[in-house]
Amino acid sequence: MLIASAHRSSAWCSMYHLFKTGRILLPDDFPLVSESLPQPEKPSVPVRTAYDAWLASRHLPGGERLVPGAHRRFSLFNVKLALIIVRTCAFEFFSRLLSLHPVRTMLMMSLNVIRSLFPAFRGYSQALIIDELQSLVISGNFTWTRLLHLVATELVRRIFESLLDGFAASNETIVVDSARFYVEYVQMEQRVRLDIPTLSDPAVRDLLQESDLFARSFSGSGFGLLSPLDFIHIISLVTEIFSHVLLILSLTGGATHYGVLLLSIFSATLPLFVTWFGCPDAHSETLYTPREARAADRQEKMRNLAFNDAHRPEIELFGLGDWILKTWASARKVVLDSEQTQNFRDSSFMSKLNFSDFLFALQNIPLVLLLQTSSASLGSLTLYRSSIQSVILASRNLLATSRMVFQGIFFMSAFCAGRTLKPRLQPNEEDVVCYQTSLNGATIEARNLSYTYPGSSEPALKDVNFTLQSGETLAIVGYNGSGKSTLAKILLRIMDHDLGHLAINGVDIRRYDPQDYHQHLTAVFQGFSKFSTTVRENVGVGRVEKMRSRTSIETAIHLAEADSVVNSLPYGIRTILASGESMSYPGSGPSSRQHGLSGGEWQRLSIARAFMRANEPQVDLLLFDEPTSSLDAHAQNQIFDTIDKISRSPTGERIKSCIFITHRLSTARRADKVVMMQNGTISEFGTHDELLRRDGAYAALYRASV
Ligand SMILES: Nc1ncnc2c1ncn2[C@@H]1O[C@H](COP(=O)(O)OP(=O)(O)OP(=O)(O)O)[C@@H](O)[C@H]1O
Repeated sequence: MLIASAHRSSAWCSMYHLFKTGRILLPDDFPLVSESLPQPEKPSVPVRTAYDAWLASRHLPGGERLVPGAHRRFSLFNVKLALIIVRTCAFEFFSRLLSLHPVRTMLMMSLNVIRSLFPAFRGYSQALIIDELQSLVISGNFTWTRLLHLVATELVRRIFESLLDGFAASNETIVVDSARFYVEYVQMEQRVRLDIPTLSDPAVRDLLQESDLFARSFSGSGFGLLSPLDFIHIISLVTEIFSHVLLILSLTGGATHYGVLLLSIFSATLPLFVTWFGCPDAHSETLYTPREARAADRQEKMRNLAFNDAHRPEIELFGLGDWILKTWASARKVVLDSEQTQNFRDSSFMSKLNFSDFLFALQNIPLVLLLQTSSASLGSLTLYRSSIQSVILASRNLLATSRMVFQGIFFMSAFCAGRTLKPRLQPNEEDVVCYQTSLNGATIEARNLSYTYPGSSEPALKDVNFTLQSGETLAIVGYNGSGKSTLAKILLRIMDHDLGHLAINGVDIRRYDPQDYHQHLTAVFQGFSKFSTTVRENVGVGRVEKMRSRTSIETAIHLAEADSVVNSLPYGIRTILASGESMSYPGSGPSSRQHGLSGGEWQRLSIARAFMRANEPQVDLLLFDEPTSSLDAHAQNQIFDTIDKISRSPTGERIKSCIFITHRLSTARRADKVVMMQNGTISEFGTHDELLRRDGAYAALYRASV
């Protein structure tokens, strides 16, 4: 989350503190544990963890934060943060990777180092051949056999090199693939483990986005980062440079021309200094300002609108074409302008200046000096020239790799920090209570429940009080936006109330492990998911263990009165459905094989999904948010009859509690109790008849609806 302006000065104090002391004082705006949810921000904390360092690296002057994926500047401040990350997470991460394939990984590293010596050997061997030839020709002893012998030796060396290269490449593929699987697995695990309150935190979203970038770098997806395994390439490049420098030393040292040596090293490293000092901003090309980032985001949204068929009807009906085009164009211009500015910066005078000719000439000076020595030979001169070129090339690569690795370190910190994120709804281990199924359905006791959505000024729920006894049915009714669905999500433990107390079966709901709690209830959401997959999977996700059981799927479909829908589909439960997002129009490609459904038909499948587990004995709460809003009156009555049947034992005794939210007040009559919600609070509570007699808001709504 962006720091509030009142907090900005403290953020800058923090950075200054780090410069002075090696520690940074930070706003603690990221509660990682559930009990620390909306806490007042602490003024400062030291940077200790990878997360702290990641957060600190995103600070911009003025209290803003870098957009996810933006490159960090190479500064003393960031170098210190990078060192903290290396200490707190890089070692652990790499030792985890090493443990996947210890022998192969060590082999990969060793082979990389050995292969980095090859260019020096190659140069040396070629120099030998040239010298040999030179001496043969000068002495007049030239024979083709001798030449063939030399060429054959070189050929054998090259065959050995390529065999080793082939083996190294296949070994590296195995190591990289295992590492990629591990990283992608952890990344998926992060996503499925975290709950809605955690995922809706903007800081967590940014963190996960950078963590994804890190994971993708293993697949070599081109966003300017090397794979973290390319860290190893730094060692290879250093070895390569070292081996060439040794060769140059051996060529120049014997000649006692230290001037030659110095000139050589100077001419080889000059390009690096030019790049480093001459173009200080060359590595900050993706440093978007928040305005540019917003434009990039808007540009993508408009592109999606234009390309997604699901929006086509409304785009046409409301004539959105021009608006989409204009908005896209203005956003695109901002993005292109920013790229242009960057390109201009990159092509500044210093970086444009072509030094290669100058350097080429410069390297001729030591060559001429070398020529004056007694040890000069054609081979040694060739070797000198190729070694100098190799040093320049490898040094450039080293610089580029180091910069990428530097960025990679910050993305790695996001990956490591993501692993330590604790889902906010998860209670501490010592507080966890195992859910005990109630024989006659769940009891609910809500006392002064309040909830405000992050970023909202008005609470969505205020002082909500009600009780539900075992086996009772409760109807929640009210005007749009009165807080019904919000209350449902809190009862389902999808969200956490801010204030008040909520007990299920006499135990504080916060003490249940959400995974355990969810085993004991079933629900239909108002905005239920429509998956672009088969009917079987659309229904089966209600109880994954029974997804392969045709009987279970068909029973649930039958209970939801959806048999006729499914029977009319070309492949029955194997028919692939088109959800809104992938909705296509006739002849629009491969998705035309998918089958569309009407709103009511989809709703029946969502009810079938809930019925997959409703019959299970451990389920003692059924919650339906507008389950029949798209159904005709006949189907609606049948569904409510089924719900009633499911919530009773074969002897007719109530064994499951049931809550349903409805705008159709004729169905509210079926409930034992009715809750009337207005402006986020319960304005009336009682039986249907009691509320009618009271002649208040419920009675007025009822009369209006029937
Ligand atoms: N994700 C959200 N972020 C911010 N505010 C929200 C969010 N979802 C809902 N609200 C607000 O919370 C209030 C209650 O919304 P809720 O969805 O609970 O109402 P509802 O009674 O279920 O409405 P409806 O009958 O239209 O389904 C509304 O004022 C709504 O604008």
